[in-house]
Amino acid sequence: MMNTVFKRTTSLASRRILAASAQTLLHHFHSTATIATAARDAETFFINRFKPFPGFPASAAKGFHAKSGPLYFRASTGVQAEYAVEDYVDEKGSEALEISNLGIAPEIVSALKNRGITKLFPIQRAVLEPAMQGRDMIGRAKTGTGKTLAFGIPIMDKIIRYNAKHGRGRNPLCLVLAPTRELAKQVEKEFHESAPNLDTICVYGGTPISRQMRQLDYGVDVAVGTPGRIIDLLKRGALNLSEVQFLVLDEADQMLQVGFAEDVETILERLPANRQSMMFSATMPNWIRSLTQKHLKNPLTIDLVGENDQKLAEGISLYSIAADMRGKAAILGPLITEHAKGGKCIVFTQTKRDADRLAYAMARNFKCEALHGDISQSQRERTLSGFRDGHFNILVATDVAARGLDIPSVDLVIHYELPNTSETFVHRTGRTGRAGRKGSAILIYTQDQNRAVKVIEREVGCRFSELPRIEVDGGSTGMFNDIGAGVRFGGARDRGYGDMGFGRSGRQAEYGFGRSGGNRGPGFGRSGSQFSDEMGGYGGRFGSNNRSGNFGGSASSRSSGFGNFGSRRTSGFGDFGSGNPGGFKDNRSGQTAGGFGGFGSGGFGDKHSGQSSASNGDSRSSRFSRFGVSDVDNDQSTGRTPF
Ligand SMILES: Nc1ncnc2c1ncn2[C@@H]1O[C@H](COP(=O)(O)OP(=O)(O)OP(=O)(O)O)[C@@H](O)[C@H]1O
Repeated sequence: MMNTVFKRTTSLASRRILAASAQTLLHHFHSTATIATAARDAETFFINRFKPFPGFPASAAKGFHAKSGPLYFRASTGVQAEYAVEDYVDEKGSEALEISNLGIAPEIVSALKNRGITKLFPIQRAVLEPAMQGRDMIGRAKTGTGKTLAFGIPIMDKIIRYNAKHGRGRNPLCLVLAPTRELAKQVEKEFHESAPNLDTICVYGGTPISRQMRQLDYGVDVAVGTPGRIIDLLKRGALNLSEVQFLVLDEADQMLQVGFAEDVETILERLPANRQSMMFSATMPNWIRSLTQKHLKNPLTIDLVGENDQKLAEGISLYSIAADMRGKAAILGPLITEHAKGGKCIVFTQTKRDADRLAYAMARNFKCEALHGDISQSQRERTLSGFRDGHFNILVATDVAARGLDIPSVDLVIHYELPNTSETFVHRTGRTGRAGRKGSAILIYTQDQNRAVKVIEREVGCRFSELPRIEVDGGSTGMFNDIGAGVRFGGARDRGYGDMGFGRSGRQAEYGFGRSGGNRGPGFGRSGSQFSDEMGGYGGRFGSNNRSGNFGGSASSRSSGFGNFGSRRTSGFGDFGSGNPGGFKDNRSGQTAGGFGGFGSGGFGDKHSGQSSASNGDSRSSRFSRFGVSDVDNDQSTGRTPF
């Protein structure tokens, strides 16, 4: 595998030394092929920066290459790579990054300029040339550093040139796959706004397929979508992928995870073998490397993150705070008031229920909405645009919002529950501090999650500043007194629902939530189906205890009792502490649903069976448990979503 890794140097002096040596080597190699071997060891390569890539007009290429030159990168066999935007700009001056100097199609240059984008970000600059050369690649750069345009600009440029030469066709030339509807929409918007003359379409579930079919019929250049709807359209013969020249897997590590991978492969089988494929993410766990071999030809790896360095975007301040299970909800208010300072805040929960409950409760004191996969698509869209536009400033979301979403001015991210994996931590946290902005993230953890916090620190290369504990006992700390900390569920605190509050991350067994079937009587146990999808793999090391083993069990036992209470905001928390043991109804289904037994019982759900399967059992899951359910958007299936 061709493997190019860029390294940030630690000081100006060392950068210069490295630049000089890189230049010498590049000089040595520049008359050879596009990529030249630069070391004895098999996997050390340099990009030859002096060879114009096909498709660029000679004059543009000249301008481009005259100004590019070595980029103060050092290639190496395997290591760290990152540089800050400022380093790059300082070293090179801004000229080499001026989009108008790079020979990019004028309509893209002017559209970007209208959006205030005149200079490339480092990942964009690093990707541009090899992408224009037609290289397959794996790109890793930190969250919010512009990966979308990194693959977008060369693809749009090439399509514009292709259309100019061959005329417009009907079938898409580019396919971008994304894991969530929101992200797919965002990517398509980025394409559309950067090349308004190209025909783009975004296909995803929860919206009428007929409209998408009609639009496809008119002809599109770029199709962006989630796997489920794409497969649906393929099956209906409405989408023809035989002319695709460019494939992108955005959030590639998620797209290649268990569950998603099957759908992705189904789609890839329909693409021409002769295509350019690119995979991007802020996280690329090791398991992905072998997997990419299957889908990429001689790929170039452009890694601006590196293994040993901090994997979060610069500008994000990290905090942690210890809390009791039952006090967690109560400290949210003070944390938000103190750290979001009236700006936007995203609170991440593990389950849709928690998202609903917290949003419901917080709405008493804050402008707040929930976002998760059980909310109708139209409401999801309204919620997100309301948040973007500042109609409310607190979004309580499951991990459906963890990846990719680019919402300006999110000042604070709160991990109300520990994420499943360090990768998820990186993505959630990356909703703030985007495009060079500052932001804060706070991780709330319970005593028994101490170790997990350390694991995150180690794996993400970060360090939390511990915030002083906020005492909630006695109901003095705020708006959640009546839930969480202050709640007494029928007085049954020593067992059953008592200590629950909102907390659901820890130790269900201790709290007496039945998890293995409907045999605990009303109001308890219902493991398996309903939550296997939404929880999908909450078996990770970051979950507290006893999570990594066999979850699930009887998939269908829905005992009566606490149903999906609160899962839509109509449910009302008032009832929550009433001691009424029976039958909080699921307002959506009209059934008395599962109860707390499902909490945390997700396991590694199998999307086909709809059950929590016994174990992950897939090497791709690496050391972490992962979301085991793929069809975030598989409209052909049950419409279940993991988040
Ligand atoms: N060259 C640029 N100059 C200014 N702003 C830019 C530039 N490139 C991208 N941006 C903006 O930066 C923001 C982040 O970009 P983008 O969403 O592509 O990041 P990302 O790396 O894909 O993040 P994530 O890993 O979270 O998906 C967007 O608002 C985008 O419009």
